[in-house]
Amino acid sequence: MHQVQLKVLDARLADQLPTYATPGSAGLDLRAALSAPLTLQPGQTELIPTGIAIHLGDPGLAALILPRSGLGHKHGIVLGNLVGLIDSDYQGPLMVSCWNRGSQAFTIQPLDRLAQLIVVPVVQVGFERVEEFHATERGTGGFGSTGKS
Ligand SMILES: O=c1ccn([C@H]2C[C@H](O)[C@@H](COP(=O)(O)OP(=O)(O)OP(=O)(O)O)O2)c(=O)[nH]1
Ligand SMILES: [Mg+2]
Repeated sequence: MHQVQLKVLDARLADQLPTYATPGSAGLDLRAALSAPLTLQPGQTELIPTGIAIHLGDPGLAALILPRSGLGHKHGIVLGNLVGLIDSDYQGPLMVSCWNRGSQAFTIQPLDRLAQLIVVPVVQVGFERVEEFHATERGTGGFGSTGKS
């Protein structure tokens, strides 16, 4: 298992660090480091601190912040940026942009689990500029081009 440096920015998180809920989990739940309940009205978006910072420290890694499926599906609580991308050199507080895309107000309680973090491999690329690509079966077809007769 990779080891990733983590700073506790809010002491309440010290004994609630992100963990994998089951041996096969991909996601680590992130909590809302709020000092008081926060009600998001329909359509409202707020930036919520998680009380922690991580430093991946390896350009071959990134972290993604994703919605929790229960909150997103049942309550419309998703991410204002749809997906959060955490760069490997980022050392600041992990923040969650929380968007109530639903039609009911929703209250987030302090330390609620409100999103999840996954760490993924990344390949950084350089660009070799060319005038023509080698031909492929797909070529420039996209956006539903396959399966048409
Ligand atoms: O949901 C998020 C998304 C980003 N970040 C942090 C980590 C990331 O490395 C940094 C920058 O994010 P991004 O590159 O997506 O934002 P930007 O608008 O391009 O800002 P920048 O100019 O700082 O790169 O902000 C978060 O804490 N939460
Ligand atoms: Mg950026």
